[in-house]
Amino acid sequence: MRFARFFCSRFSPFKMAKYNLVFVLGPPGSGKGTQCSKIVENFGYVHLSAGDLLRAERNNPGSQYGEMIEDYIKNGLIVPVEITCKLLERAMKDSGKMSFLIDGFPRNEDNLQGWNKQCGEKVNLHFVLFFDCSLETCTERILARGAAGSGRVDDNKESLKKRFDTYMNSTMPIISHYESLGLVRKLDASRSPDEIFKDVKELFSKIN
Ligand SMILES: Nc1ncnc2c1ncn2[C@@H]1O[C@H](COP(=O)(O)OP(=O)(O)O)[C@@H](O)[C@H]1O
Ligand SMILES: Nc1ccn([C@H]2C[C@H](O)[C@@H](COP(=O)(O)OP(=O)(O)O)O2)c(=O)n1
Ligand SMILES: [Mg+2]
Repeated sequence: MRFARFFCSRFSPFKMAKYNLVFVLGPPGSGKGTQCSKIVENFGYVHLSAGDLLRAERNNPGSQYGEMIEDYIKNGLIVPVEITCKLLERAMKDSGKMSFLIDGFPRNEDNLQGWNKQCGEKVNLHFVLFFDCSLETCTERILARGAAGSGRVDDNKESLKKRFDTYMNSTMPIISHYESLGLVRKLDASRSPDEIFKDVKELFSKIN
């Protein structure tokens, strides 16, 4: 019986299993990556950071998008969704898994529309985890990360100002959109990683 249910949910042409998803948003430096690592350790999700996937694509010598991605990232701008969505979809497929944390996406209206069009039907979005943190605190964290040798072309004052502008003007409206759908779980991300994770844990324990 269990096998039959598994077989039908996986392979039946009539009922395709959907990916389980949590979007993770918050300003640069709010701790998205840090908390995602803890969620992976404790709850077995696959962590897909849109920024990490774009940086890997930029470093791929065979990519036709390398220079373009570098330009967008340095200027704190959001890469067109066709590229990001393709990278996310490929990573989801290649993982062979069904539950994902999608970190740093969707970050603007183009991301949201493109995702809904291309992947909306294939996923079950549990909620949007929103790490709320003042830009002052985020600035301190990002500049410390740059000084400690992150090697990122955008962990500097000039790029960071542009990233914050993009966050305020383009990402906040996406968070408001999900808020109006009752899907946002907002946490105070100015606390220590362990304190934040206590709340994160509670949210993930309630899934399923
Ligand atoms: N709660 C926290 N308190 C202090 N520093 C943090 C916290 N969470 C993350 N950091 C540090 O701040 C920097 C940015 O964290 P990161 O997880 O990469 O954030 P994001 O992915 O949102 O940019 C990293 O150097 C990280 O070690
Ligand atoms: N959906 C996304 C996510 C990131 N990017 C680009 C533009 C962002 O400024 C950079 C870095 O994103 P990343 O999520 O790694 O940065 P933070 O974790 O917020 O510090 O990547 C994008 O174009 N589209
Ligand atoms: Mg990150």
